[in-house]
Amino acid sequence: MTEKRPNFLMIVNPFADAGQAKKIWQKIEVQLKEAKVNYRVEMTDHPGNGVQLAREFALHHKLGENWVVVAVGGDGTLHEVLNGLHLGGGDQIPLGYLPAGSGDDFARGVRLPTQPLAAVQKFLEVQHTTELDVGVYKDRIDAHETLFTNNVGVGFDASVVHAANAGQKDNLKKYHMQSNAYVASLIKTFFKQDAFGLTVKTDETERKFQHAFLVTTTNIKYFGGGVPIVPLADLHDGKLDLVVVEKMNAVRFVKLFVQMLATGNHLKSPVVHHFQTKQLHIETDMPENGQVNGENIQKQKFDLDFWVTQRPFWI
Ligand SMILES: Nc1ncnc2c1ncn2[C@@H]1O[C@H](COP(=O)(O)OP(=O)(O)OP(=O)(O)O)[C@@H](O)[C@H]1O
Repeated sequence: MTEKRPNFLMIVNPFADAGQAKKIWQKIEVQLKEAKVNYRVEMTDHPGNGVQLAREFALHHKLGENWVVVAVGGDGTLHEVLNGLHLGGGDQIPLGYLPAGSGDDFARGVRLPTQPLAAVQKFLEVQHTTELDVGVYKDRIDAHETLFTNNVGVGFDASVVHAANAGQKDNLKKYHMQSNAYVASLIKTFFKQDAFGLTVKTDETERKFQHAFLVTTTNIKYFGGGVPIVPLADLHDGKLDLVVVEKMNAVRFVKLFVQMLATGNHLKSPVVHHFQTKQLHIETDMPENGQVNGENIQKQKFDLDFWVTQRPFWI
């Protein structure tokens, strides 16, 4: 990227963090103006609008025009903007991110401050693009291709996301990890989520699981708003990490969860299977809930191919 500071298109989701993002954006704007940043703003006005706005922009801006598209919101907003750029042929347009959501796993994963104003300070110091890994999955059933910065979950974590997003719709408030509502939802979902059959094919191996429970393919260390599922996940290694957790009793599950939060040693447990691979295929034997970057994927029988690509980021 040139040494001249680029122009920025800010795609802001005012609804992120249960509506707090609107106020956060007003504060961010003060800092951008003080720093004399050239930017233009588009506010999303409905779910999915981030895809449309980014796609539209990419269709009309070719490489070399010195623009960066910045997602302002949570992991869901980042996901929409990433895929909108992709759909508009803008995979080489640098993607920036200002965290203003509730979970902010990507920000944690790339060590951006999750405190929005500190994140703007860091943003203003960026001078060049950085290539980072981005995951891609393609559905063998409908041939649809989706990019992801964070993770794709099938089974338990996806069911937790579905419950949290339903809660957000009802109360305009997403569960936070520390909240009683989150813990209550986790317990309820644990008992509702049955084991399922799963086939996994990586670069090196093929495995069948009769009692899969949580199946997460991740590009970064965190999922679920700061839970370190793969402590050593690396955004530069050209690989994805897959974690398969088998169904276990509730006491053992709580112990495993605590272990995951406290030590990261959960990957050594005999009921946890960790794969690192450039390419991956997963197939479930029955319909399951899915999630990508904390957004619902409709319950379905999954038959997915995964691989990794790289794209420029402005972070
Ligand atoms: N104007 C809008 N009104 C309602 N929903 C919107 C609007 N714009 C975007 N959305 C939706 O808001 C949802 C949540 O956004 P996002 O994930 O960015 O925030 P979050 O859930 O608070 O953060 P995180 O995913 O980091 O926990 C997304 O599904 C997005 O489609």
